[in-house]
Amino acid sequence: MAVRIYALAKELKLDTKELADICARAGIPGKGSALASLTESEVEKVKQFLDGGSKKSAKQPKASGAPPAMERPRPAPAQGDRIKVIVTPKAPAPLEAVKAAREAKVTDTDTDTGTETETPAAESPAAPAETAAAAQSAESPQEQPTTEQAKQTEESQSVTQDTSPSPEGEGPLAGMVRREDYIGPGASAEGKPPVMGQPVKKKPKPGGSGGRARPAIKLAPIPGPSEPPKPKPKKDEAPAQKPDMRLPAEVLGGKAGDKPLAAHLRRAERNLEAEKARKTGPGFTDGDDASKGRGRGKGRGRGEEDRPMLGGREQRQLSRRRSNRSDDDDSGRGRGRRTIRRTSRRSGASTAAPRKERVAVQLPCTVRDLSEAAGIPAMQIQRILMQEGVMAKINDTMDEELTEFIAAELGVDVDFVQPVTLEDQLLTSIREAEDPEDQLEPRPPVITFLGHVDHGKTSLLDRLIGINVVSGESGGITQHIRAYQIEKDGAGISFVDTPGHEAFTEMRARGANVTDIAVLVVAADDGVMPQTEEAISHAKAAEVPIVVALNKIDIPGIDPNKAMADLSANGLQPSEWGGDIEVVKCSAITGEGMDDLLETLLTVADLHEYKANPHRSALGTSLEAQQESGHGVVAKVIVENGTLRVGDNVVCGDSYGKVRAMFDTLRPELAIQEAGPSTPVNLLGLDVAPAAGEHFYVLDDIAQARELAETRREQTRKETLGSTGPVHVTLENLFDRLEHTEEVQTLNLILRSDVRGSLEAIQKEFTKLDHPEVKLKTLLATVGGVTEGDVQLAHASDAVILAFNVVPDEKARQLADRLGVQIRRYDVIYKITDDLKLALEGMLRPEEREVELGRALVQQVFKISRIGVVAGCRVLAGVIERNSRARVIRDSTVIGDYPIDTLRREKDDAKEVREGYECGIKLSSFNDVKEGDLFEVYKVEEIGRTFDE
Ligand SMILES: Nc1nc2c(ncn2[C@@H]2O[C@H](COP(=O)(O)OP(=O)(O)OP(=O)(O)O)[C@@H](O)[C@H]2O)c(=O)[nH]1
Repeated sequence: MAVRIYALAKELKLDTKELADICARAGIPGKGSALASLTESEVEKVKQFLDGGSKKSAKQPKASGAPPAMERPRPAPAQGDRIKVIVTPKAPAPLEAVKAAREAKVTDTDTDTGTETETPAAESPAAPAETAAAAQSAESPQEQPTTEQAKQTEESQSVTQDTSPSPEGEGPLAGMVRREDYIGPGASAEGKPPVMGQPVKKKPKPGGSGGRARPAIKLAPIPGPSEPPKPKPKKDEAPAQKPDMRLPAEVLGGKAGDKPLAAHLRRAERNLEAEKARKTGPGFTDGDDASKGRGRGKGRGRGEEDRPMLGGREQRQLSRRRSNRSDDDDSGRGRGRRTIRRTSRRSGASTAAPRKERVAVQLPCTVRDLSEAAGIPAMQIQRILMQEGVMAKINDTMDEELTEFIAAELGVDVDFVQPVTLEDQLLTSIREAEDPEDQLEPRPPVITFLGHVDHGKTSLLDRLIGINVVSGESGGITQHIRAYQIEKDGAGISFVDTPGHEAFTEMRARGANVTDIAVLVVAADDGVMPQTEEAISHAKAAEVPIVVALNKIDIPGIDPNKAMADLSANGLQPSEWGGDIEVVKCSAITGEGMDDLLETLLTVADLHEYKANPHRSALGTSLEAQQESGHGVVAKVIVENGTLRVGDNVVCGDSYGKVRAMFDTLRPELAIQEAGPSTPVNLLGLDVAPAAGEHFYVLDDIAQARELAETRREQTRKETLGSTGPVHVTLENLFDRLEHTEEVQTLNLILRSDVRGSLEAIQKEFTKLDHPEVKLKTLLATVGGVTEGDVQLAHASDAVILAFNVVPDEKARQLADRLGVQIRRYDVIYKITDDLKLALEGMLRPEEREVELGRALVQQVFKISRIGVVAGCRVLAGVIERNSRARVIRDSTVIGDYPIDTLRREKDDAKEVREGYECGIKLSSFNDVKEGDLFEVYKVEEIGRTFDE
């Protein structure tokens, strides 16, 4: 039965270590541990050794016939026990030892026999003890001796046998480790280098100090129970751990990032973060950061088991990184830094406001305006525009239609607001100011004469005010608005005479707007005529009382009842017929009924108690204006409220100025300093002639008046430019030129007049000549005489100059003669109309003309049962109209020409679809539409022969 060393030491009252030493000396190696077991025979051997240990050598065989004093009966070995063959080699040379190990014969003892086979050292070839132990370990894992134990045995035996003094062993270098110590024969035999970082065991030199009795100082340390036997490394095992040794920085990272160790470091770091990402789930963004290798602050929270197989410096680097990120995460500093970066990126990417679903913008709207209003990057808007073929800069403006389109593309509702203009700032308060009741005073009525041409308006007014204007008018037709104020029985009455010709309808309507009472002049011999009816409608629209002057009752044979019947038919029931319209029978020639007419007008005025506030700044209306030599611009204005004074700063339409002087309209030489409510005056001081009907206001500051006027001019200029279209050569205007070259179908005109009102009247006449197949184009219409500039413009444009009541100056006349430009002079408007009509009719020729409308690109094709093929298009340019035709272009070739059958915008039928919008187009009798087809849409215009056809 086996007995442990410590148990036997206790039994023998020995120290465990001392017993182990005794075992070694007794020839029982490998018993350095207190837990080592001894067989009964070994115990017996130890006891025998102890009995005569001090007297006999341990190597001396025991005499079989003389049992030791303390010898106990040796039990038979149990079955299964192995009996080791102890080989006691002589100290071999290293090379010889290797050879001996290869040739060593290890004999197992058959436990069944219970016999012990012992190979005497003399008979056994010299073999290293460790080789024998290794051979034994394959069969006896329980008690296999380690290499160290074998070395111990060898050493102890060597010490026993070799007692010769060793100068090295006792010299000053005896305890130092030398190269030979760890690349000795034992190591060579195993083919393995010594393991760095582990204690180096000194191998005894051949022929060691065998002469010493207890060379314990030379013994290798006995492996403790905590040290497991070191297994022999195998090929598939993990390599030994690296020593903690200092490595150069370039190996670990930096520029030498491609070094194996650095690469390994990165791989390990990625593995760490990937592992953490896996554990924390997909929403964990830090893992992404780590995978991108953005330096420190990664991979926190891993257990020790997750650490990569890194050693030394690499491990410390990772630890520091994890620690840094740990600090970031724990303290929030890391998040703080990331937040700042994000904030920085956001602030750098866009300064737009948060996105809105509904925005309000002013027109014209720039890309920047819409971007800032909607909180959408301008680049996004520009991208949409680019897709539509518009390369827009951020400050480029968009019209209402395009802005709506972009907003729709962005999913934003847009409202258009009117900008707060300078006019709003300055004039709104003036317009909306209410006059205090105590400042209101009675004012003269403003009475306007309306009616058909030649019915006697001017004659009646002349009769009332006691002058004769009719005889001075060209052709007896009123060309200008007149306004006079007279006194009757201490009360003032203001009269406005409007031109009776129909071309002045618009001016007449303006006259009615400033009118308190309308006098409808009807010639008793003519009755109600077309222009009479028109005057009635304007008077009614102005919601002013109407008094009918039934004129020319002096003409013999007239029937006043017929005229009254006509009036009744037009809604003006005479009072003598039971209605509420006063009809005064009168004659401008004989003066009959004139007092009655005046009395009626004053009575009506009294009934209405017209009042105004003369204590405020003036505001009123410009009736007409003209350029007069020696005076500059003379504007006939009527004050509606307040008092206009010389020196006031006035803005009127796009003109402005300080009131330089005012003159009475009835007596033009009479200057007046101030004009109260309802007073007409001729005003001097405006820079340009204002248009008829423009309102004037008095402002505190002349600079404000100038700025407002200039703003209005700029606006007018833009509107004019916008309406004139392109000026450069296109197919469109080239076609016009060709037309002009062959047979002039567009007649360019330059119009000059003495007053602005005449210009408007003449242009109104032009609209009557406006025929779909004929163009009548006014290049210039302005007040004043014909100049050299006008002639040059006419020469460049093949235009005719129409001079109404004005003449060309001498230089202009000479230049026109030299260039062949025609200047036609007129003093009666209808003469202009007649001449133009004849000229245009002479140009006409029957033909058809195509007018290009727009282009649409087929983006998608829909086949709808019972309807056919509908092309989903986007309008690239111009406009697509429903009643037009389309040329189908495929691969730059016209493959057909078909009428447009249906045109739809979304689900609704559309009359037209403009540029930038999508629409559905179905062509008549053509279903082979394909994506990418281009529709060139046009319409055919037919030119008639005459205006009367
Ligand atoms: N017999 C007669 N003739 C009149 C009377 N009133 C005007 N006339 C004549 O009618 C013609 C036209 O008179 P106007 O006063 O110019 O008529 P009007 O309505 O002002 O005409 P326009 O200025 O063209 O709008 C003139 O020849 C007048 O002499 C009248 O009461 N009796």
